[in-house]
Amino acid sequence: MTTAIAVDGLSRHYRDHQALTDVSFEIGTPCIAGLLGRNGAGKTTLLRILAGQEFATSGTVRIFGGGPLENDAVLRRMILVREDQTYPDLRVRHAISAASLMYPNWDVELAGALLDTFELPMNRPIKKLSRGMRTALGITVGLAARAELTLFDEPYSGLDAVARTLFYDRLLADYTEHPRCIVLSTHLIDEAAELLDRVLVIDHGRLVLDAPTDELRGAATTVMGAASGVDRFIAGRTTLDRQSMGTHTRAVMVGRLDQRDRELADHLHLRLEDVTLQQLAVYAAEHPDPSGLIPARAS
Ligand SMILES: Nc1ncnc2c1ncn2[C@@H]1O[C@H](COP(=O)(O)OP(=O)(O)OP(=O)(O)O)[C@@H](O)[C@H]1O
Repeated sequence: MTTAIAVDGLSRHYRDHQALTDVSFEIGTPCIAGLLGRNGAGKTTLLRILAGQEFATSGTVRIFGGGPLENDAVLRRMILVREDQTYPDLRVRHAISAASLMYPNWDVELAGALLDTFELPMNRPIKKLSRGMRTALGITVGLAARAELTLFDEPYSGLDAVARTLFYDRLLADYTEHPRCIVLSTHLIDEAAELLDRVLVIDHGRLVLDAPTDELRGAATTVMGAASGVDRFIAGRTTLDRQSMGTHTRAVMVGRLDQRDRELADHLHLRLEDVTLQQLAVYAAEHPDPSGLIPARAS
């Protein structure tokens, strides 16, 4: 697998704020990676540095082996689509034709199909598009550019559920035909979970979780039932959370379950539920390095 992104010891300090601290990871291609984190966690800062639009205070970034800053050879191979993308005073068709000239792998047919799918009016000034339509234009450009590295910074704002589903479907269909490296920063992790090969969670500027999605499925379980049964079941295990209401207890434990665990749960009349990726991302932020049981920094 070729390395698309290699980040080592990356930090970004603003005058009064440390936005990123010692972030290191590598992403190979092809891959669809999810970049998750709360508001202000540092996702946009990271994506902008990857795209050569911002300086790092320290550390290194390599995109396909080269530094992205003012490096045309690297920048031609990538696109960053931002939620707050500003467009000059253009109509939709102008933005599309400008993008078609800018990106060497531009797919005219895909662009046309996406414009139809999202019902984007070619002649309308971009400033007069609704918020969701502007987002759809960003998605259209981002997908049709078919850049070897595609960075989407929260490409959802203003999109309704139908349009988001269309986005996931089109992204997956195009990725299947043209595998490449796509990084999606998102808050809607469970919605995008099926797409993601890899999950990276940033919290307060630090990478707190980095793992293949498959490894995270079933990595933690919610156990529910009578307090005595739950406590017996989770004894000796790492727990991320435990809450009781009356005699009912709900605990979240780390570690995969085997057949014997399931039989014991049955015997104790406990209900088991896999922790979703969204919940896992929250726990990872609250419990940095929970005994290494939630994998951090997979390569
Ligand atoms: N130019 C800047 N000057 C000072 N602080 C900045 C600057 N840019 C970003 N920050 C701060 O760095 C932190 C990370 O911001 P960033 O936009 O990367 O977060 P984010 O994870 O993308 O957040 P959101 O999900 O809300 O978009 C925030 O506290 C933000 O206020």
